[in-house]
Amino acid sequence: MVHTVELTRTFGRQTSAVTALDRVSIAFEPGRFTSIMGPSGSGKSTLLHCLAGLERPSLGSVVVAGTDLARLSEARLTTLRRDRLGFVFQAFNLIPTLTAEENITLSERIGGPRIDPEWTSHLVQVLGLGNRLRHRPHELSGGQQQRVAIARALAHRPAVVFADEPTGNLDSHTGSEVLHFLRLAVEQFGQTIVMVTHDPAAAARSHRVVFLRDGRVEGELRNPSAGDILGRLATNGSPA
Ligand SMILES: Nc1ncnc2c1ncn2[C@@H]1O[C@H](COP(=O)(O)OP(=O)(O)OP(=O)(O)O)[C@@H](O)[C@H]1O
Repeated sequence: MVHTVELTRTFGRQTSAVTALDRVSIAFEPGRFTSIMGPSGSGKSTLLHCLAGLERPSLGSVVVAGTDLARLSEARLTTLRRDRLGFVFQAFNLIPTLTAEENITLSERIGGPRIDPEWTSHLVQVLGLGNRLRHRPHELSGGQQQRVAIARALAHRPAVVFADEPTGNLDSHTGSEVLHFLRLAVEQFGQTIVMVTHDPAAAARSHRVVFLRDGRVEGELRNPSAGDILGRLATNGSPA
């Protein structure tokens, strides 16, 4: 579904060059929830941005749903992001002038494929947003806004959802609820999710945790507890 081959991303030139990702080859399994962790500056955001076609590799490749992103023009990349990918951000990133319902169907509104109304009704019901659909983002709590963002990310049945610190702006109870829904999307709808997080409790909700250090994959844990993750971070470097 999503994999990289010798993915390398450098910033700057010559003496001031920084290698944010250093020959990373990794596959993200379909229908699985994977977290990416690692110290500050280890390359997590750069990896997520390369996987999502927001950043171009310097060397190597990123393949999403059978397409090598490096071969796509900017216009085709934008279309692929709209039609095949879903995003959940720390800052929710809802459009403030649109209602929750309009935000959920955003990809269709900006020219993407038709969204199945039965599917969105189901999502709205599962996410408990039924009586919030006519509200604008500023009329919603943080948790409600993130649930709208999750519905928006799932509405067009993307090949993969990328989540960037999705609980970073939420208290632990609300954050836990949001993680519950992400996990549910994987368990019930077979969604593939890749999430960057600093939070061991959040990463423990995923099937697999991949650890980065200095732009390289340093190891991984399968179905770890938060304690396993903390232990790993304590041995190999503090969480950022
Ligand atoms: N646009 C850029 N220009 C120059 N250097 C950059 C740029 N983006 C990232 N870097 C550098 O690449 C390295 C990896 O950064 P990245 O943001 O991917 O790390 P991260 O693990 O996400 O860090 P954090 O947890 O602090 O968000 C860092 O050394 C960073 O300074």
